[in-house]
Amino acid sequence: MTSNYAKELEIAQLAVQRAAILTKRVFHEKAKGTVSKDDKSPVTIGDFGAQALIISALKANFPQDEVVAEEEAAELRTNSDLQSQIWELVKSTQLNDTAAETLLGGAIPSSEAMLDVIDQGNSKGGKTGRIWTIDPIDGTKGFLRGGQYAVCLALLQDGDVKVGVLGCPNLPVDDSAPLSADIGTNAKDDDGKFGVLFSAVQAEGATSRPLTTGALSRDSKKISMKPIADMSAASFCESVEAGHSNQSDSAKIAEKLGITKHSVRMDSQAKYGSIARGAGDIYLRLPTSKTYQEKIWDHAAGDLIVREAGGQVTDTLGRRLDFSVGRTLASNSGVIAAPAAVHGQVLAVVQEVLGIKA
Ligand SMILES: Nc1ncnc2c1ncn2[C@@H]1O[C@H](COP(=O)(O)O)[C@@H](OP(=O)(O)O)[C@H]1O
Ligand SMILES: [Mg+2]
Ligand SMILES: [Mg+2]
Ligand SMILES: [Mg+2]
Repeated sequence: MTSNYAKELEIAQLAVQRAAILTKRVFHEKAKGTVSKDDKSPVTIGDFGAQALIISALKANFPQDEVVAEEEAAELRTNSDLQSQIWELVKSTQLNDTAAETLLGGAIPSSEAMLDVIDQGNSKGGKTGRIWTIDPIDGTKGFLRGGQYAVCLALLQDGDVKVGVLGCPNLPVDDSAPLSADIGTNAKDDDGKFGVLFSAVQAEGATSRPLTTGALSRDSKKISMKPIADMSAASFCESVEAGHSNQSDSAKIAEKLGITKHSVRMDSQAKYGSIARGAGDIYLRLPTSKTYQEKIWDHAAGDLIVREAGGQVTDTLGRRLDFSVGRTLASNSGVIAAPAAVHGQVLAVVQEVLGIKA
């Protein structure tokens, strides 16, 4: 079968792989160049550097496409120390495969050009045309804690996710490795057992392969969700952060569903990848406030990867995630990702506990 998005997929995977090299360098350093954003959330030199490298690769290959990316360069324009730390990282990060590096368009010419590249991620999003969405480090809090994080990239066409790629440097390569909340800390031994690249193309299925530092690994496998025959043997996969997902509501939902196992708490879209390959079961993200709007870059790649692996993804009102209304999921509230066969059952209990009339 020839893929409808073969070139987009190859570039996206290589761009994520290159950005992951940069984030891993920062992950292993004590000083991560952390600054606090206006909303008090953290961002590091790894986030800025990874965003610059990914946008540069996209613009070299698809110059007409728009980009919605999480970070902006405003603070770097006035903080020359931070800017030069990022530039040192960006100019010295390449794939160790010349052909692959050439495909990504080579190096960014200067530190100033790097700032402009970062700011090319400022599209407003919307319902028409080709729009890439980037989360250069998803789970920055996990990244700082030494836990899970993901480099996330997706292509939207007319609001629909067509290609999704997640690089998860601290997840085990082995699709059948059991989920554990502390896998991030084990991942420091760089012996090839950690680092996975999840991908999906709409209507073409989802795959995983080892995350490498050069050309794409040929060792790509189809992934699929694990069927849930018995709810009492299942468990939820949820955010580590109590401020990102309501943990007391999820405990009530688990009880009503007959789930007795503790939730696996994991940062980032590594949750979507983990349930897509059957290492976890159900991803719940329950609103903690009426005003917070989920960001499209936090969900686009994971939404497609889970659906292509046999899952269903909706919000707590049972609506599919709508990536066509701008930079946020303004039309949605929370996320429920589960194997398609049990999604309706989980949704019904979520609605009962949250008092949502179906
Ligand atoms: N109040 C809130 N509710 C839900 N998500 C939030 C939130 N505040 C921040 N986030 C998002 O939660 C993401 C991390 O998800 P998780 O909690 O599943 O690890 C963050 O991504 P970044 O780390 O890229 O900023 C951020 O966008
Ligand atoms: Mg952030
Ligand atoms: Mg994020
Ligand atoms: Mg981020």
